[in-house]
Amino acid sequence: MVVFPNPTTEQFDVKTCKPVNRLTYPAIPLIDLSKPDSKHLLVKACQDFGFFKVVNHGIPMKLINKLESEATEFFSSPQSVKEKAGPPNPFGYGNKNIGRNGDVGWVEYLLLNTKPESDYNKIISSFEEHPESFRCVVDDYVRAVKKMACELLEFMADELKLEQRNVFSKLLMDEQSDSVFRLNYYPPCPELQEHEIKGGNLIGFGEHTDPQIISVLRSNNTSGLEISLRDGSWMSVPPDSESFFINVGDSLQVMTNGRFKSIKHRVVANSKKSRMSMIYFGGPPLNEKITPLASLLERDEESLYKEFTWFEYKKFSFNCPLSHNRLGFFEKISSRY
Ligand SMILES: C=C1C[C@]23C[C@@]1(O)CC[C@H]2[C@@]12CC[C@H](O)[C@@](C)(C(=O)O1)[C@H]2[C@@H]3C(=O)O
Ligand SMILES: O=C(O)CCC(=O)C(=O)O
Ligand SMILES: [Fe+2]
Repeated sequence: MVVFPNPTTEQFDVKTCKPVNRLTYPAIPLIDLSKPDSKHLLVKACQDFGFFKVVNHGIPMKLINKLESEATEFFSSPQSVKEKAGPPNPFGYGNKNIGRNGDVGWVEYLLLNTKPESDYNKIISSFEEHPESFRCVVDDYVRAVKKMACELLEFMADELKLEQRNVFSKLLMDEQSDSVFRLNYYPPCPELQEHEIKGGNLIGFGEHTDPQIISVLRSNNTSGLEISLRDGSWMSVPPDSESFFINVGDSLQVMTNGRFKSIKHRVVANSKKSRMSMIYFGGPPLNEKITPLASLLERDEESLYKEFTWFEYKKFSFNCPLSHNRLGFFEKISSRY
């Protein structure tokens, strides 16, 4: 078991879930979709953080809970059953190994392609006797979070005063949109307790940025998700099973020529409770050119990035380890570290 010392993570009081030292950490931007000022706040959040929490989103808890219970049933099945849906290539069931470049984490997952013609039905049929209910709930859930992601992207376009309010959302709505859906299950790790006392961490999902346009994450009430702040410290995100957390992805950072930030994040394992997360990664069609929107460039402002298609970015990304600064490779003036 690899345990990392982690002196810079914010600590939360286990009873109140409030940060022990409130002064040193910023609050996570909160976007209330029922409030009129949400557009302004969400653009500010994308610029300052690349991360925010959404409440009053209108997605029924019944649907969310149904998917969580189907997923719980899947991850509680015998290993031999789960392995029928693996190994991930890149889609399917995976255990500890993430991607194909040697990354490991304390996590099991199911990665599904959301394209209509994808083989995701085949993956589900491989382990479920009655795959219809799992497939239906995944379809309904993905449809609902995709709609919310598009709404958020249209609010961003409005607030950025872009002529076409669907300039980002049309990429997710495109039939060829290369979006994926992931269920992550982090089992509790009892051996971790002694390391936690000494201030150590076990990595559930190593640090990375998400390559797509936007990620919509929902988890149960177990903590673990951490975001990287500008000073390089890690801040633990208090879980909230009734809300969604949104990440700006690398592609949206490029399309806004660096105004929006694609945030580095990771998940640390928990000694007592399991964590379940479900994430929709909204991506563009493979042949889409990922380039800053001309209307966002001010006079004499140049693109910070070389030209590339989503296919090229994906091909490069998926050959990189998780923590690699992938966008650095496409920057005109490289900031690679
Ligand atoms: C190590 C890797 C896993 C990943 C592909 C990659 O080579 C680098 C990006 C990783 C990531 C992070 C966000 C999503 O979870 C994911 C599905 C994605 O699109 O990029 C994963 C990839 C994966 O697990 O295959
Ligand atoms: O499981 C989580 O909470 C986050 C996982 C994640 O960042 C990812 O799958 O890309
Ligand atoms: Fe991620």
